[in-house]
Amino acid sequence: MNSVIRVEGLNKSFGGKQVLFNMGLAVQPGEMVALIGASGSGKSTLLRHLSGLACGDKHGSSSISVMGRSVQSGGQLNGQVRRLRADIGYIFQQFNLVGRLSVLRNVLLGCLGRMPRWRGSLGMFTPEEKQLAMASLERVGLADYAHRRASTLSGGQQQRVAIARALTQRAEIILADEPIASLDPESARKVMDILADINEKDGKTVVVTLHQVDYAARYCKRVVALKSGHIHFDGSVDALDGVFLNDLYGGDLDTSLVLASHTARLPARPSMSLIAA
Ligand SMILES: Nc1ncnc2c1ncn2[C@@H]1O[C@H](COP(=O)(O)OP(=O)(O)OP(=O)(O)O)[C@@H](O)[C@H]1O
Repeated sequence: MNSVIRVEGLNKSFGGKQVLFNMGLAVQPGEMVALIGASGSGKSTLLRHLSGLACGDKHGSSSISVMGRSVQSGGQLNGQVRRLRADIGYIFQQFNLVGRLSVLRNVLLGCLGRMPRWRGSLGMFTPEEKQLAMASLERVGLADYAHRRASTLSGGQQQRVAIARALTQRAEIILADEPIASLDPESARKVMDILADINEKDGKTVVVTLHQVDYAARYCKRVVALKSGHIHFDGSVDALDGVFLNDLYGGDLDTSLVLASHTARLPARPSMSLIAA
């Protein structure tokens, strides 16, 4: 099967300090992959490279392609990378909404990559685009909030608006960088449920960086673990036992709590109809 994301030989340095080392990664269409690792291990940096928000070191024969199209090669961004980004939905830890705009307007911003610039700059959205935006809000359980100012929503609700924006974008791939890091457990579960639902029902490929190993274990079959800028492990979530995590996090993590919570603290995933505002 052709990989939907392929990374080969990626190195990245900041000011002479190398933070990614000869990375290679292949993600198949429809996978939901967790990127885990200690703080500073390189998760966000790797994710940013996948969507062309950052570019690898110039030396070497590195390459990144998404959906068969080059994002960067040999440390040079593809000139068409903006067009490619229309197929990649990016979810940020801090949501990246425009707080003074309505929820619906924020979701409609997802259409910008696929419409003529002049129409986008005038904010002229078609009835079909508005319909799609409303359907996306419905999907994340926030249709009733469409006309509220985005800044008045809770963090968890704002993150769900950001996911609705990615749905409106009709992104084939969702890259989520610590999407639940600043959320309470209840909101975090709702956000992860929605990402999993989009993965399962729509077949979208999801790559999500997570600090919380219990959520990685609960929601993703495949885990890629980074350690000091290297891919330390790439395989089944079943490998996440105490010994593995102690090795990965160097004792920074309370693994007994994490692994206990995997089964005990997280309730079964509810059906999407139960996800309420
Ligand atoms: N723009 C930058 N300039 C300089 N150094 C950077 C920059 N971005 C990241 N780094 C460094 O690269 C390394 C990897 O950072 P990165 O944010 O990718 O790690 P992470 O695993 O996502 O960490 P966290 O879980 O804390 O978000 C760190 O040492 C970080 O300080």
